[in-house]
Amino acid sequence: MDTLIASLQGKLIVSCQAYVGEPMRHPETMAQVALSAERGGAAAIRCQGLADIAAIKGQVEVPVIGLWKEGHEGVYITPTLRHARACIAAGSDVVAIDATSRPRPDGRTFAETVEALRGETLIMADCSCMDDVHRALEAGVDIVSTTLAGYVPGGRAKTDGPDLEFLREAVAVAGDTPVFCEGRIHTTADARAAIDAGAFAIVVGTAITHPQSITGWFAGAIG
Ligand SMILES: CC(=O)N[C@H](C=O)[C@@H](O)[C@H](O)[C@H](O)COP(=O)(O)O
Repeated sequence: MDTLIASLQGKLIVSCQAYVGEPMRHPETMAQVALSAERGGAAAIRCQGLADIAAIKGQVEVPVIGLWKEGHEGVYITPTLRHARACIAAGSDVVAIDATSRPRPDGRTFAETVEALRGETLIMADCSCMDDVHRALEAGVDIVSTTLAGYVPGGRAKTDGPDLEFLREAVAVAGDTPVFCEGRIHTTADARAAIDAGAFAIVVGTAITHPQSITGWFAGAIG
């Protein structure tokens, strides 16, 4: 296993993302958030967009998992080979890519995209279901992640917290390939449960770095 990935075993990765139109959507802001997460103990940062990747890479010492989201439907997480290479050029140590079988804008399959990138970067496969996990393992990715569970129409139901059942199933087939748990880890108990269910590492975004959502949770609890 790559030493960078080995360094993440049992650790917390923090996803620092602000969405289109949000007040915090600025690379400098995201770099400040990422640096705060690093000081709090994040072993790596996951982030979106070329400007954010570059700004964060310039601030933190820990590895950066980069992705480039384009669009909202179909394959939007690093949808093409060009997007992946741009993430590498921006400074990503690992590139996260949608591992579903849905059509991609450049016509390449997931496996063809992974093959083209071999030797250029480490690849994290964002999976939505077990078919994706099998596809990712066959393609020879470096990391499998539960990122897209609950977000693909007609796919797995969206669980309230992390999809631990999916995580367990993925861990059971992944062999030596690390499986990250990502998506809806909202509490420290969720984090512990994901590690106990076999996650190699966990990725937490919203609950740490998205104050708009967190404020909404609190406001909703008393409103
Ligand atoms: C589905 C999708 O597009 N997920 C994105 C992937 O990068 C992000 O919007 C999430 O914030 C990230 O996966 C972390 O998850 P959570 O914010 O639930 O801790």
